[in-house]
This record gives sequence, structure tokens and C-alpha cells, in this order.
Amino acid sequence: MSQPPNQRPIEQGITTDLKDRLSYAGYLQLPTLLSAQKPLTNPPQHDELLFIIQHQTSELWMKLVIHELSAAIEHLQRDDLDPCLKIFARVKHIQRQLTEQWSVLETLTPSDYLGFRHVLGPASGFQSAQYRMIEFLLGNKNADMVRVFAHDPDARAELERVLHAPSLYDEFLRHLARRGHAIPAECIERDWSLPHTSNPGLLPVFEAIYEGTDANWDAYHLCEQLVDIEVNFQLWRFRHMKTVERIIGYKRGTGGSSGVAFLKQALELTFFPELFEVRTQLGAR
Ligand code: HEM
Ligand SMILES: N[C@@H](CC(=O)c1ccccc1NC=O)C(=O)O
Repeated sequence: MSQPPNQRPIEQGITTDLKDRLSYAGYLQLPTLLSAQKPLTNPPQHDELLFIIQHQTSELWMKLVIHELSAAIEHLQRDDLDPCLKIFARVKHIQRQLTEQWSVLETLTPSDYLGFRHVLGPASGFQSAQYRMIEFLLGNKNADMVRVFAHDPDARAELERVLHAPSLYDEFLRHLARRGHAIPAECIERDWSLPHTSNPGLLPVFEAIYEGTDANWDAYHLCEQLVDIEVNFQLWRFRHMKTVERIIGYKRGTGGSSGVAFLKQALELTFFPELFEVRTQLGAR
């Protein structure tokens, strides 16, 4: 059979009979995935699908970040650093993906959004259990956040579990202590449901690591990966805040907050305060 120009022939070996066999759509559960976009506007507003898909893809990447960070915590508990470095490299790429994705949603104008904002009711990203889980895993603990999930026992139980467990940073500090670094006792055993607050006793530890990089290469490398992850997280928050500002201005949020002002406050939070503070100390003496 002659092939029309500018068309690729299917090769002989290509499987075309997939009856009763594992197919692409079957493996990936595509009927489930692709039937989960249910715009509520009637008549349908063109841009509501963008809004739904932007959130769903974000939630999928967040699922992977949780999977990766949970594994990193387990590796740290076993003092196994090499897999952590691999995981952090992956997490950083996912974070970049998530941050870059704001540019797609930024094509939504205030007028487009007002066409369907009313259907959202009190729903808000503030109620994202996976986002809260990532914040808890990284150490931004806040028991009050769990109240939002009273209606969802599974999400609530998972968040409670992570709230009361050591965060990635807590486990890193415990690892450093096992390696002989003089980590203050209150960082090794404490009420893990509280956020880590800057501890001046950690500064000499990180000063020593950053001043003796050859002798502390693993720890030094890990510190820098954590800094990258915090910076990336802040970039996501910043892009969210600026996207919100250009789409709804200074309106209150559907979740009931003040909106942009509330989102700006999160930019003051820090997961790993001493890793930033140590930079001021370096070279001072
Ligand atoms: C038109 C687009 C968006 C607008 C206008 C918007 C607006 C807001 C506002 C006003 C808040 C504060 C809580 C409230 O009162 O509702 C918030 C929180 C939040 N949004 Fe969005 N958002 C948008 C898109 C997204 C997307 C695509 C995501 C991705 C999952 C997202 C995730 C979140 C999260 C995680 C929070 C909680 C942040 C925190 O606790 O600091 N938002 N959003
Ligand atoms: N908080 C947004 C609504 C919103 O963005 C939203 C609504 C339902 C599901 C996810 C959302 N995304 C992030 O907050 C607003 O105030 O317009």
C-alpha cells in the first residue's frame, strides 16, 4: 500500500489488538481520570475547565511530592543520605513545574473568572489537604489547620499523623546529632506538633558545616538542597499571591480570608530558619 506523503506508516510489529490486554488507558485509569472534570456552570463557561485542570494537575504533582518527601524522611531516619539527594533533585523539578504552571492560569482575566467564581461557594485552596500535608512534612506545623478537615475523617487522620511526627528538618537535625554534631537537646525530642522556631544553638553547627565543607560534604550538600526547596516553595507562594492579585484584586477569598493580605503573610514563614541565618554569620570572624 502506498503511503500518502507526510504521513508515518505504522510498523508491522505495532500492537493494534488490545482486546482483553493491558492498554494505555487501562493502565492509567484514564476513563476515571478524564471523567473527573465536572464544570458546574450552566450554561458552561469556557474557562472553568482551565481552572479545574490547573488544580487537578497541581494536586497530582502534590501527591508525588508527598510520596517523595515521606520517603526522604524514612531515608534520613536510617542515615541514608544518597537517596535523599536524588529525591530532592526530583522534588525541585516538580516544584519548578508547579511554579511555572501559574503562567497558564494567568491567562484567566478577572472578567473570565467572574463568569464562574460564584459556583465555587465556600470552596478554596485553603482546604487542600495535600498542600497542608506538604507544609507539615516540611515543618510548617499548625494544629489549627486541621480543623478545616473535620468534614473529611481520612484527610484529618493523615494530617494529624504527620502533625505529630518529626518533619524533614527535625529528622535532618536528628541525623546530624547521630553524626556527632552538637544539636541542642530540645531539637531532638520535643512536641513535634509545634513549628520549629529559630534556635541560636544550631548556628554554630551550621557555621561549622559551611566553614568545613570538605569534612562535612554530605551535610553541606543536604543543607543546600533544603535551602533550594524552601526558596522554591516561596516562589510558588509568591506566584500564587500575584496571580490572585491580578485576578481578584483585594477581594476577600471564597474561603473567608482577607485574600491577598492573608497570602502575603505566608511569605514571612520559614521552614529552615537557621540555614538562612547562617549565611549572615559566615566570614564575619
Ligand atoms: C483564580 C485562581 C485562584 C484564586 C483567585 C485563588 C485565591 C485564593 C485565596 C483568596 C486564598 C486564601 C484563602 C481564601 O480565603 O480563599 C487561597 C488560598 C490557597 N490557594 Fe488559591 N487561588 C487560585 C488558584 C489556586 C490554585 C490553582 C491552587 C493550586 C492548588 C491554589 C491553592 C491554594 C492554596 C494551597 C491555598 C492556601 C494557602 C495558604 O494557606 O497560605 N489556588 N487562594
Ligand atoms: N479562593 C478563591 C477560589 C479558589 O481559588 C478555589 C475555589 C475552589 C477550589 C480551589 C480554589 N483554588 C484556590 O484557592 C477565590 O477567592 O476566588
